[in-house]
Amino acid sequence: MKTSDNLPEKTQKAGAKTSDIGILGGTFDPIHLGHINPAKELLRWLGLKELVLMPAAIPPHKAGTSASARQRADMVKLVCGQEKVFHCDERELKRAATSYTLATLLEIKKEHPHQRIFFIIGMDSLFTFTRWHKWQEILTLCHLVVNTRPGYETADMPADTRQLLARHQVTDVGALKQSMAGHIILAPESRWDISSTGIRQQLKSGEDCRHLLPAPVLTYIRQHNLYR
Ligand SMILES: Nc1ncnc2c1ncn2[C@@H]1O[C@H](COP(=O)(O)OP(=O)(O)OP(=O)(O)O)[C@@H](O)[C@H]1O
Ligand SMILES: O=C(O)c1ccc[n+]([C@@H]2O[C@H](COP(=O)([O-])O)[C@@H](O)[C@H]2O)c1
Repeated sequence: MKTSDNLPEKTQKAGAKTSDIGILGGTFDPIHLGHINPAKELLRWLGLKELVLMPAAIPPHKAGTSASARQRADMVKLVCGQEKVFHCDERELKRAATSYTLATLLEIKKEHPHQRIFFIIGMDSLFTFTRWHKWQEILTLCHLVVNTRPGYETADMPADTRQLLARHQVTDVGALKQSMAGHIILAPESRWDISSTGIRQQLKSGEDCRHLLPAPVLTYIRQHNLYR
């Protein structure tokens, strides 16, 4: 199913000129329903057939991870096994370096120069986006699609994020599709008050997390004694 660059076959074939690539990058420590459910809603909204989940090997803005890169990617792959619209791209695990989004997008753009890339992030990530490595260059390669996230309200947006939106925001998907990159769109409200941090804490204190995680991920966590 996969080819050497690990993007889904359907994306590559359909991709000749027009199909768009949707990517959700994350530390996924662990992947949870707050990643999966809004992502599925976005697929429909953006008119995508599938979405690439991109586990970060060494996430740029995190002090470290609890599970290993291999374990985090394994959990992502379990979700892809369950939900056929998702595909896991492990390219960041293969780079022995900090998982800068710019490096990843440059690789993908080289492989698929004619495909539009939607890079999906949560509102918390948007609030820090102007501190990402060469963020201006990232916006020459993709559009950013931003999911709402409880605790990160537009009213609390930092001033530099407001300025960023003033320059780059569009408000409908049609406008997004008129150019290859450079726009930011806020997705319709979809509130999932779930975080990996919260899940790690709840698992540590023995709480039930079945409503927060896909079942195969919870099984994997138990089998590998993670987050204890
Ligand atoms: N509940 C959520 N709703 C919307 N977006 C989310 C949600 N959880 C994570 N995201 C987004 O998914 C991407 C990957 O997130 P990440 O893997 O860091 O999960 P996290 O729950 O934020 O983890 P942690 O609590 O360890 O920081 C980020 O862009 C983040 O903003
Ligand atoms: O490139 C950067 O500087 C950068 C800084 C912070 C986050 N990112 C990417 O954003 C995605 C979500 O990051 P995180 O830390 O919330 O899991 C993931 O793909 C990261 O590699 C990228």
